[in-house]
Amino acid sequence: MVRDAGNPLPSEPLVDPSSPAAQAVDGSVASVANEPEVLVRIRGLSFRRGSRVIFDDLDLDIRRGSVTAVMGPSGTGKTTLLKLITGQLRPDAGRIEVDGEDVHRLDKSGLFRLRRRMGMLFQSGALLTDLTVFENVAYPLREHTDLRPSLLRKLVLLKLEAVGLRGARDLMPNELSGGMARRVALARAIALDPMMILYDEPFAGQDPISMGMLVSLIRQLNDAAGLTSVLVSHDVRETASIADDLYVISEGRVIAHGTPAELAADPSEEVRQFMDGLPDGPMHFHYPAPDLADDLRTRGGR
Ligand SMILES: Nc1ncnc2c1ncn2[C@@H]1O[C@H](COP(=O)(O)OP(=O)(O)OP(=O)(O)O)[C@@H](O)[C@H]1O
Repeated sequence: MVRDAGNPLPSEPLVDPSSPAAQAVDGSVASVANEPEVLVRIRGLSFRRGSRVIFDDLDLDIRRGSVTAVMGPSGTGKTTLLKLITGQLRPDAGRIEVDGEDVHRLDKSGLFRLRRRMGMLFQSGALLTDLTVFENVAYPLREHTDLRPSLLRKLVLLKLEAVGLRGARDLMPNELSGGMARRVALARAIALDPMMILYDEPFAGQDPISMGMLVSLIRQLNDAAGLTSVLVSHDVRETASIADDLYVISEGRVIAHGTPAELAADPSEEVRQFMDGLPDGPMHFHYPAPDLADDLRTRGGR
């Protein structure tokens, strides 16, 4: 029987006490006390896909230790933003600094080292289907460290305990519910004790109970392990319930930024349309297209 995550946090520390994350929690290391408050600083970011402008001179800060949510209409570039932060995409202009490092000026090994410190839970982050839950979580540790087996086992069990699935270690991915699979992916994402974790639509396709569990898990992991979390989601209510800062982006720019309470009180039409999920308003439903009448008159082509 699989133990459920009523209170998914273990009493033992989630992180290696010598890791930066542990030091940040403890606060005992002088350099940690001097760390700037902003972990991710984005300035003047511009990015196009072909002729389509995705970002146009965008500025955005992610505070160290915060859960920061990036929201906005579908196709507005939220996943793209995560890929730019992790160096999977290169901006056309502007600068992205993560923990003081200019992501797009790093050489290959610098980028590799930085990426190891960023856990990612992308929508497509499927588990390896022919490996058990335990081996899925052990995978990054085996790939990136040469820990002795007894320590590796302890770390994997602590990560699984953190997501309430220590008892499910021997199950195969096809024996898990969707919510459990997502929690295993989360345990895998924190396996290397990242400083930051990026979530792309972590609640997509979840039933309300799994969703509630994931929502509180994201907040608890963030606080217990001294993480910084960046959360891209369409689920306004759930996201607002755990976020410290919310950014709403639309048509290449930040249209609103503040705490959930500030945005809940923001009277601007764009913010209200998004926060209240209204179908009509200043934000566009249509992907940019030529005039419909012109398009229908055109012969041939697509
Ligand atoms: N590989 C790609 N090649 C060309 N265009 C792309 C590619 N990936 C995304 N796009 C385009 O970039 C824009 C932003 O996509 P992105 O996936 O970042 O949006 P999003 O805000 O995350 O959307 P959603 O909320 O629906 O997941 C979209 O117009 C999309 O069509």
